[in-house]
Amino acid sequence: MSTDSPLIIALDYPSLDAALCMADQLDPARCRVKVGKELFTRSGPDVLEALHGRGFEVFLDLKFHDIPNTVAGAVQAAAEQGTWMVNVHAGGGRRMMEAARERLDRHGLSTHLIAVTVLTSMEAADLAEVGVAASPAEQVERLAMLARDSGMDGVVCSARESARLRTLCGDDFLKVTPGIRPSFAAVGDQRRIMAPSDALAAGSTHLVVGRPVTQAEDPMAALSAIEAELAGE
Ligand SMILES: O=c1ccn([C@@H]2O[C@H](COP(=O)(O)O)[C@@H](O)[C@H]2O)c(=O)[nH]1
Repeated sequence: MSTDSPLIIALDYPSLDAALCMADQLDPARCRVKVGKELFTRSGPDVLEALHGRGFEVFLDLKFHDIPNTVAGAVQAAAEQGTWMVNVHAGGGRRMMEAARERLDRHGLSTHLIAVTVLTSMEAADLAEVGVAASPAEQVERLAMLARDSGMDGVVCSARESARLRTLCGDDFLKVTPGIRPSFAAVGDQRRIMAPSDALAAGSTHLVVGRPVTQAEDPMAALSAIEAELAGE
């Protein structure tokens, strides 16, 4: 089932059972779901089958980063399992991203292919430690332009960069933004955060929300509060 909702709920759980327990409370008409490294490493492709069987569109967030041939194969494998969206690290460079793009196109796979720019958990000091002198905003801009020129459908960035990327890359270029923090949620390890309604207004096309929903005392109440905020209620 396809949905108009910009919300993607991150199913960051240590077991298939726990993830499906949350998925069974969610409605594929109200959100998409994201499978990340922890859950996929525990459960493998079974989780994709289970979520697809429940009608969800799935973002497989494995952030591939390797030599071009390896990433192209991994992206193809993810797409052939029916995923709605897959991602690579833009830091893998143009040839890596182009190889992934070419592989999907050659096999007629329409899965959205996006690239991670700068993790939302990183701030300027973290970038400096890994040898990047640019600010997060500058580095995101650089990598987003490279991603666009390499055939990506969009990027993962923080909502703080969405407005600038909308100007540079247009509305159709996907801006998938984790680090979403409603006023009631803890910031945790995230650094470049934004509230849901501000993120949407800034031009984010999709909002990734994990712990503010999944770790809430009442996850469905938390989701409803976010939806109400997005609807301007
Ligand atoms: O830059 C990035 C890229 C991916 N993520 C992922 O999004 C969710 C966010 O979860 P929260 O609990 O809402 O913080 C998580 O699965 C990350 O792996 C990201 O946060 N930042």
